[in-house]
Amino acid sequence: MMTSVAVGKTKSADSKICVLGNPGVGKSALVVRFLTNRFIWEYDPTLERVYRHQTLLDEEPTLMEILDTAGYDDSIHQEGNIRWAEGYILVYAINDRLSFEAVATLKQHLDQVKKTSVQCVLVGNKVDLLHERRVTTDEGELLAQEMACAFFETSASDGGEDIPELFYELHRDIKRRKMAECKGRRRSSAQQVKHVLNRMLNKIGS
Ligand SMILES: Nc1nc2c(ncn2[C@@H]2O[C@H](COP(=O)(O)OP(=O)(O)OP(=O)(O)O)[C@@H](O)[C@H]2O)c(=O)[nH]1
Repeated sequence: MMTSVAVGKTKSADSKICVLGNPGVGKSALVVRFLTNRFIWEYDPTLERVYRHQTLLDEEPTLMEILDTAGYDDSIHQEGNIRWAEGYILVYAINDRLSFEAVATLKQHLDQVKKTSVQCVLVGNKVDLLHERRVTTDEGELLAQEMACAFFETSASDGGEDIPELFYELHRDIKRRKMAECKGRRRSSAQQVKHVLNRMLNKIGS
């Protein structure tokens, strides 16, 4: 079963994903392609939406929330989006050098706001416009290595068969980190209990 709807809150999401990048790189087109498997030529690019996407992934019922950010620059508002999310899809267009150069700065900003090295996936969109290419595949791969994340080149307009995988890859990373953090918290609270018990036993013994 696979459904996607504009947000209406019930169960909390297993992952919260924010799609970021310069204006016009194809953020909305990627989200629309992922949710509907269609390329939509006409939609309001200024609209900002959270979508809830329910699917069976790795044999588990999965609920993802995806925030498609608008292209306007409103840093306070954008910071709220950054804090909300648990992982990021960082998009540039392969025919737009500036959008590629913006990604590294964006990643640094995300790390600063979240006070950790955030989980992300790097996406070079618009590979159908090969004749206009301004960023090589090697450059994309190198940046992804530096950011320690997965890298995809794709086209939201032209098939985009790998688009679901880039969302799912990030979802799996988010889930893995959450489980590791949860285990860490459990271990440290178990250690605290052990510590208190030891102190009590020592007091009783003395
Ligand atoms: N050729 C081509 N055009 C694309 C592709 N993806 C998006 N576009 C076009 O690029 C333009 C911008 O796409 P959007 O999806 O609105 O980009 P965005 O990043 O959401 O833009 P903002 O909301 O302004 O930040 C539109 O005209 C799309 O039709 C693609 O893969 N290939």
